Amino acid sequence: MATDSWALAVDEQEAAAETLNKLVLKEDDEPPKSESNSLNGAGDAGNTEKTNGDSDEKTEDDDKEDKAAQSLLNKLIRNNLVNTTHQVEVLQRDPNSPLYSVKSFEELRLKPQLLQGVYAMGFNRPSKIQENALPMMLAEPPQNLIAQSQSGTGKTAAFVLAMLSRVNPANTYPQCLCLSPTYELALQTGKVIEQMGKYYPELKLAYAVRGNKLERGHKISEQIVIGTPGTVLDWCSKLRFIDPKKIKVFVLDEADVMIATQGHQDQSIRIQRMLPRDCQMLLFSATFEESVWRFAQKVVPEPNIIKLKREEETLDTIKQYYVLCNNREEKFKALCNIYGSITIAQAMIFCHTRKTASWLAGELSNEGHQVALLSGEMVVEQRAAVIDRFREGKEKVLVTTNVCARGIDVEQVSVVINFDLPVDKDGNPDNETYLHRIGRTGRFGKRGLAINMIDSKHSMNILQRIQQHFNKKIEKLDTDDIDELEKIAN
Ligand SMILES: Nc1ncnc2c1ncn2[C@@H]1O[C@H](COP(=O)(O)OP(=O)(O)OP(=O)(O)O)[C@@H](O)[C@H]1O
Repeated sequence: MATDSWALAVDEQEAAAETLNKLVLKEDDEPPKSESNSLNGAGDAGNTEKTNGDSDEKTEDDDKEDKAAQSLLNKLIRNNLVNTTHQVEVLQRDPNSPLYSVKSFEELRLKPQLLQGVYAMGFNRPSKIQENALPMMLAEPPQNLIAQSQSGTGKTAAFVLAMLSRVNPANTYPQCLCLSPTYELALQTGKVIEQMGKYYPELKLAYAVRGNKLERGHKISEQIVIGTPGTVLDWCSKLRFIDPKKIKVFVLDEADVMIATQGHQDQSIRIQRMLPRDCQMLLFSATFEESVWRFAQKVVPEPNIIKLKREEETLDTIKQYYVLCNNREEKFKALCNIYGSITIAQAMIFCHTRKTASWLAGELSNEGHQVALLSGEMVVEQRAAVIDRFREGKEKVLVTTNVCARGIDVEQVSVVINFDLPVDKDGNPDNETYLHRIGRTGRFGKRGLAINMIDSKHSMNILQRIQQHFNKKIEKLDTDDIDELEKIAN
């Protein structure tokens, strides 16, 4: 497979990782000034953020959850399938055809070159979504599919295998079309296609992304095209680089991220309408809110449906406490007392604004802690590099804002501190974020500790509402009482 275009993306990532040292606070470093960092997020959907002077008010864009950036971040920090348990729900279009499930890649009857590609990637067995979706995607006649499964469960590998199984390398025109929400995500998926298709030397991949300018009248000979909706639409219509009538497989990846970007929904639908009736339509998404569902049904006629549900997260193995303080200096003192009394393998500390996070990281660093700071103004590659270092244990404390709370699996984290409680944009408790934040300490049944810092009547009220929501007592902790601190450590 052609690899030139991908090599460029790898270089970009490595260059980004090199800037890491500026962003990880060592004992002698000054905390970075958030004003001096620029944010480019993830291409099309990148954020633009303003600083907010000396005030600690949250700006509108501060911590804005950028779905595309979060998805890219998850991909960059993930080095293997996330280990979670899933229940599967399959709705088949034809109830009479029993869904056969496969337990090995051999049972999928993949072409030998693909099997070689799969094993070369280090996959031994199909994941749940692969086991369920692949037999449907590879069935004859081809069937349409809408599939939902959490981030990192193997969706990309599943549809890449489907595309590679259907393509005929002897025909030198586009046969598979894959839409990604951003340039960077398209490159990530392209990388998987390159790796899996490694044993098909005659197979070629084209990137329909901004900046890839082709001469008018050019006809694309690559069999697979991956790109963003705007450019793909131009290539199929105005520029006629692709003949949409010859497309056999149409994949719409990350549908939830796609619809979060203005215009992508309409462009995707316009592309879909140009495809032949018998083209196989596949749509994947990590989440399935109503809006995603409506979009999926517009794009995929007569679909089979697969949904995977993660088992409920619980707070059962996590001890939760709160500490009463009057201001952020007192919160910091309480934090130092906690650190002085109990041994903490690794901790994550969540702040409401990046300004507080930056201040706190600086203070902790002055106290001699090895601190990593993660916040929304960093480019995604920089965030991934910071998380990687933390996972490797190079820093023991990670100070972060909400933007990075999801999708990070760090097994060694034994304590989570909510320096500020999570609230939504209206100032109400954000229970879901609370669960995500502190849920990471009690993974796989291990015991964890969560400490909430309270500095006002308002935050006490938020805490009480969180307590009611989960119906779980959050106990008071006096951080000046060393005996009490030692007790919780045991
Ligand atoms: N069968 C498998 N065995 C082992 N590892 C796998 C398998 N399938 C995928 N992986 C690996 O697991 C990770 C996640 O897979 P993948 O990117 O396909 O998930 P995804 O569901 O598409 O994620 P996202 O929602 O972020 O797009 C990747 O590093 C991939 O190489």
